[in-house]
Amino acid sequence: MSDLLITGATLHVTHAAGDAGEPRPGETADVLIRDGRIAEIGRIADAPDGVTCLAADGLALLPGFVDLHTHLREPGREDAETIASGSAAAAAGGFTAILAMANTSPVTDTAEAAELLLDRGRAVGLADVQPVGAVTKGLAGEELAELGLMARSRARVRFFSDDGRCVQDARVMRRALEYLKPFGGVISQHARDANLAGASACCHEGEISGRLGLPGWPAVAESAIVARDVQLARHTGSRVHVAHVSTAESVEVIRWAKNHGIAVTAEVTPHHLALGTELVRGYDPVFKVNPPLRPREDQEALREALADGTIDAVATDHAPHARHDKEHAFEAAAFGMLGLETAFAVVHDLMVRSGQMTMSDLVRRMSIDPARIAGLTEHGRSIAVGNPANLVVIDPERAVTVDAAVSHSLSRNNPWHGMSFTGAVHATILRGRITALDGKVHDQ
Ligand SMILES: NC(=O)N[C@@H](CC(=O)O)C(=O)O
Ligand SMILES: [Zn+2]
Ligand SMILES: [Zn+2]
Repeated sequence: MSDLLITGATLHVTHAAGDAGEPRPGETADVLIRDGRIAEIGRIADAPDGVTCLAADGLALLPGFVDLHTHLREPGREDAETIASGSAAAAAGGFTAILAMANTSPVTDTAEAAELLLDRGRAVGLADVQPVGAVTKGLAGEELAELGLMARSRARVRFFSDDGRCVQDARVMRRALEYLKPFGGVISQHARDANLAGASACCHEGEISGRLGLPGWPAVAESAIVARDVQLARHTGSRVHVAHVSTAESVEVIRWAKNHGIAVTAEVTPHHLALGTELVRGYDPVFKVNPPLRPREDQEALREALADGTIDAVATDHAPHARHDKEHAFEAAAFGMLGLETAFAVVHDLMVRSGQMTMSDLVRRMSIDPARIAGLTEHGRSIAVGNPANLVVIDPERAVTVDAAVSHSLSRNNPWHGMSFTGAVHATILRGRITALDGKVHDQ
């Protein structure tokens, strides 16, 4: 752990639960970090001996981002992404913690698998890699995975998901929710009714899918599962999280559930906020993703729900795929797109610069609330003396044009190629150590 002095930054902090005495949002100050924690905030004239200095005049200092939904492909598909390459992409994107989904090979469905992932993430050291535990063995949807053993393991798994697959069987979902309740666990559901949207369903069911002759994925295949799951959350008194919400109908169900005091939380991806179903007209598989890109009315409902807090968090669903899996005819290509390195720029431009959200809202949706949902107590904390120095420095005025060729990911399925955004990550700080500076990653 190193000592670091950040000078002249504008602090954007909202009140994270349990933190007192933090500066008001928008205050400019210097921040001294010692032994991985914030030691002093104020006017600090000179850097003490041996302390690295990071000039941040005109820049914003925020708690580091937390991604509830990252696919690292290790173990099993290290040609598409490794823990090291995915952690580097996370650091470059301003993330200090990522939740690594369980759909690897083998699946993260045992305590050993979760601990292995945790240890490898620590050895890389570019972001805290928190393993997500599978809900069912092998993601097969039948037998429960080692939920209790994973929860009690060194990995302290609290966030469980069969993502890539939906837990179809309501009885299995109910039992998993009951089992996790004493641990304060939560299930992140990939909401897709397999009878309404099967494996071949590859774009939003509507006018465009009809014209292109592609098998459609109707909105109701998502909202029907969300409706079922909020009822199961109510019945069990346990917690459900809705992964990658993509439709206005799902938003309505979540809003209703929250109004009824049901323990449901939800995330939305930058691509579902910003990209519409019309992009699939060119049959470019880079725009093929689960759930599919939706029409404008859905995008608008998602933005509104993120702004008003019905949707708690932005999550990337960073889903790297090797060229030989992605570059096929649309129907045959793999589902998924990259997201870690572009998430902040997209959300900042689309939601903050447009005036729909404040920077403090962005901090809540990209750091404080995802950390709270995942139970990560060292992340998403306000910028206050004594707190862990997991931070990100943002240049809100810098314009960036995305180039798919430039990435720390091993994959290139980047749907944002050629698009321009205002807002960039300047530096990422994990326990006082700079992990990324202007897109360059700093190994330990
Ligand atoms: N989002 C995707 O299209 N793909 C994800 C799985 C998932 O999130 O459903 C993947 O693992 O590739
Ligand atoms: Zn999914
Ligand atoms: Zn996913």
